[in-house]
Amino acid sequence: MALRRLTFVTGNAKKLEEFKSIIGANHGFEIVSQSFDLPEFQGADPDEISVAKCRAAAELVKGPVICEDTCLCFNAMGGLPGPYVKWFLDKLKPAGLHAMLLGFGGDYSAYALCTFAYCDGGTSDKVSLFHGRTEGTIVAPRGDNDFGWDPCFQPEGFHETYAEMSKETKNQISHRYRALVKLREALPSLLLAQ
Ligand SMILES: O=P(O)(O)OP(=O)(O)OP(=O)(O)OC[C@H]1O[C@@H](n2cnc3c(O)ncnc32)[C@H](O)[C@@H]1O
Ligand SMILES: [Mg+2]
Repeated sequence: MALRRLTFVTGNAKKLEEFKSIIGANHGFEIVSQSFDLPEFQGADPDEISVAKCRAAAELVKGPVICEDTCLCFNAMGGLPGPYVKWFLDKLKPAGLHAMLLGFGGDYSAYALCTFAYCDGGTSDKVSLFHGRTEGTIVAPRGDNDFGWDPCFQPEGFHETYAEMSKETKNQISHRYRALVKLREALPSLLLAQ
């Protein structure tokens, strides 16, 4: 019997790399990826952004699709930059993200939030969401600068930043891991419901 096909749409090669290594091989589906820069939707609510992003991905693929949106939220700033971290990172780099919190009374606590979204790409535009959240602290950058804000995020319970720890360790505790295990669990029923 042919495996059901599911397309992960992302323009971010590092996300894709982590996705592949977390989801592994024994999920029972044919998961392909499509590299495409989906629009960076705006809004106060990360869920609304994820729903809009997934509908855009489904429109593109016209079949079962998943996408993912990642926020980095500073508690002292009411959750900002949140879904807008991409642009802050682009201009300020990890050192600038850390410096942004200098005037906030010493509260460097933050959380990374990953939202996976699934849509069957058929007649229904229903989108299912799966969240993963990892608490941590924003620190002066340490470690390799090869994935986003990893050098300035130190997860709770660790002395290393995401960038300093091994990929294996990050992929066992990350926001992405926590969201993806929930999606992986739900996939059989989501795809059967088509
Ligand atoms: O095509 P998509 O999947 O949207 O990829 P993107 O790079 O645009 O990603 P987002 O819209 O979710 O923006 C999140 C920003 O946070 C960065 N990012 C995402 N996951 C990360 C992680 O695990 N560690 C460090 N940076 C991360 C990413 O590089 C972006 O700058
Ligand atoms: Mg994006």
